[in-house]
Amino acid sequence: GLPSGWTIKKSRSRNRNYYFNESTKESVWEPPVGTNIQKLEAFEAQSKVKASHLLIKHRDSRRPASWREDPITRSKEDAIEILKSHQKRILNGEQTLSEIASTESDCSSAKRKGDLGWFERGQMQPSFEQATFALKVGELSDIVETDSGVHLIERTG
Ligand SMILES: N=C(N)NCCC[C@H](NC(=O)[C@@H]1CCC/C1=C\[C@H](COP(=O)(O)O)NC(=O)[C@@H](N)Cc1ccccc1)C(N)=O
Repeated sequence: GLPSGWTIKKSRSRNRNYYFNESTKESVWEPPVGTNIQKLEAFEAQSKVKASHLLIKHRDSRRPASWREDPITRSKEDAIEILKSHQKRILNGEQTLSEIASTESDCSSAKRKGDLGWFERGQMQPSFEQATFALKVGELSDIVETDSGVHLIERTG
């Protein structure tokens, strides 16, 4: 929704977007004159997601240790079986992902009930990113494998 020649850039320092004009090399905090605000807001809304996850690591994980166990020696097959048992309880409404993640997740986000906060494309491992961006808000993923281990992901925003 930006006028031609303008692009959106991510300011690391202020953790917000700014607008950059490729030809004049000018950068501004507010959308330039002529911006279609509705389109810009729609674009920005689909650029980031909020999610919680439950991570079960195994001996082949890139870092086979966590706040709850060090070292982690279970096999990948066992990690998948453990995650399947959690998945069943979440799907039949017995427990929520957050409740289980708090005590069972091998990620430091366990301390935040599995909450990872908001993130954009390019931050998480590809399979994790792909799975999360494919979910609707409130949906639970199937089992997702990354170099960290095996995950269940719930998109929350
Ligand atoms: N918010 C961010 N940008 N933080 C950096 C994410 C780095 C990213 N991480 C992953 O893709 C996986 C999926 C989700 C968690 C995760 C891995 C690991 C656990 O696995 P391990 O690295 O021991 O192999 N947990 C983390 O990173 C935690 N900081 C996530 C977190 C914890 C508390 C609050 C916010 C985020 C990657 N590119 O490796």
